[in-house]
Order: sequence, then structure tokens, then C-alpha cells
Amino acid sequence: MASAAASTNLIESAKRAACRQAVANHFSPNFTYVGIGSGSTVAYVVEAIAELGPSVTGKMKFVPTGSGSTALIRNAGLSVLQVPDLLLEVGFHPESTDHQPIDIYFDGADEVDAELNCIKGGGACHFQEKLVSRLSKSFICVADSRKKVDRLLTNWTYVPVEVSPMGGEYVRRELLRLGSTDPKIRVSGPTFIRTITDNHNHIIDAPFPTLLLNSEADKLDPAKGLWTPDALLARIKKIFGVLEVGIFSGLNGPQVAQLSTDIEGVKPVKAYFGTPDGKVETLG
Ligand SMILES: O=C[C@H](O)[C@H](O)[C@H](O)COP(=O)(O)O
Repeated sequence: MASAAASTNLIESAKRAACRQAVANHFSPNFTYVGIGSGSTVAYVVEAIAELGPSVTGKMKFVPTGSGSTALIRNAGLSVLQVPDLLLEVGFHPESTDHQPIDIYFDGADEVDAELNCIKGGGACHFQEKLVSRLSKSFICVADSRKKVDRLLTNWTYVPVEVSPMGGEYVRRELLRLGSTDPKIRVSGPTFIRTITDNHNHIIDAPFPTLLLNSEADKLDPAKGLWTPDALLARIKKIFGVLEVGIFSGLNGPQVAQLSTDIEGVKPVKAYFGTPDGKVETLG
């Protein structure tokens, strides 16, 4: 049996392999703005991009999805541009024709289903991640193969929900009424203090049964706990006090570009999964 350290090494190598392939296939020296997500996996995307050197990356700007992501970009010697500054720089206004100024967005996920819908927010960053995803021409997901499932909430058991601290208990009660079993306000650190997000909010981790695929909407039956990703996302978003839900479903990059109206959820166009035997599987 492999030791714990050996299996951690295998997982880290799997993540690195997925990221290297994703960068090799999708990164272009012609990019101006690149979105960088949060978490442990996307660090290997930044590593691979930084290795290309300043002659390639020097004129590019990297748009982060939170404080961790900002530090990751800076520490790699790359240039950070926060979303509000990006929108000022590109002159983003109601008449703009380019709704997606970010050329590409790389990020990890907690789970990815067969239709590329994702659970995100295990690191409490899903609000800014969804913002950057909406502003990106395409979202490329990178992960190790443990994250690849047929349906969401198979191995990962809960939906991260970002809430106003004042409204936390209210939202928790509403989630219980929707059928979530024991939604909990997330705590962290040795003293179990409530996790504070980069947006100064709290996170509720709301367990739900395994979700259907969106293509199985004919089986939707919330009273029996049968939700599609789109339906559960839309329903949780309706609860007063919720900022954002860690379900990335619905439309993806090229489809969003055709819309100028507000849309729900932005899922990846492609996912790369590193396996422990050194291979990389793709979806999309
Ligand atoms: O809030 C965190 C993000 O959604 C992460 O992208 C997600 O949790 C995956 O993180 P990791 O790559 O560390 O598994």
C-alpha cells in the first residue's frame, strides 16, 4: 500500500500534469488578460505560465479571483489586474460590445460532472471566480481525476453558499426548508472561528443529495431531493441574503458571448484531469 506521502505526491503530480497540458493547449502569447482562479491546483498553471518568461508574459495582465490568487500571481513575478481596474482599463460600459475582455480563465474545481457543471467554493472564493468566469471568453478547468464524477455531489457532499454575516442563520433555515441536511456555517483555524471570505462574508456549506445532470431535467422533483445543477443554483440564489452559490452550471463562454443580459452560472468549456499514473484525461 502506498504511504500517505507517496499518494500526496501522486496527486500533486497529477494536478501538475493536467495544468501543464492545459497551458500547452490553450495559452497563447497573443493574450492580453488572463484570469487565474484559486486553490492548490491552479498554482501549477501559474508555474507553467511563469516559466514562459517575461518575453511572453511581460505585457500580459493576470486577473485574480481573491487574495490567495493575487499573491500567487505576484509571487510568480506576473502583473496583477483586479476586476474593477480591468473594467476601467477596457472601458466596460453598457454599450460595450466585448462582454468578455479576459482572453482565458484557468481554475480548479471541487467536482466536475459529465456535462462540465462544477461545484466550486471549497476555498470560499466562488463569488470572485464566477465574476472572472463571466468576464472570460473561456474557462478551462484543471483538476486531478478524483474530481471527475458522473453527477455532482457524488464524492463532494455540499454546496458552498456565500452569505451576508447578518443573514447567515436566516439563510441556513431556508436551506433546511429546501431539503439540505444540516447546513453549517463554515469555521476555520484551531479556534473554529467563522470563515470570512475576501468579500467579508460567511460561507454556509449545504449538503444535498447527488444532483441530476441538466439533461435529466424531466426527473426534477425537489420534494424528493431531485435537483438539476441549474434548478438548485437558481433556487438557492433566490434566498434573501445569498451573495453567490458554488454551482457553476448553465451556459459556457461562447454561449454567454451571444447574450448581453444577466445570466446564471458559467461553466468550463473544457476540463483536464490528471491521473495518478501520469496521464491526462479531458472532457469537453
Ligand atoms: O474556492 C475555491 C475554488 O473554487 C477552488 O478552485 C476549488 O476549491 C478547487 O481547489 P483545489 O484546486 O485546491 O482542489
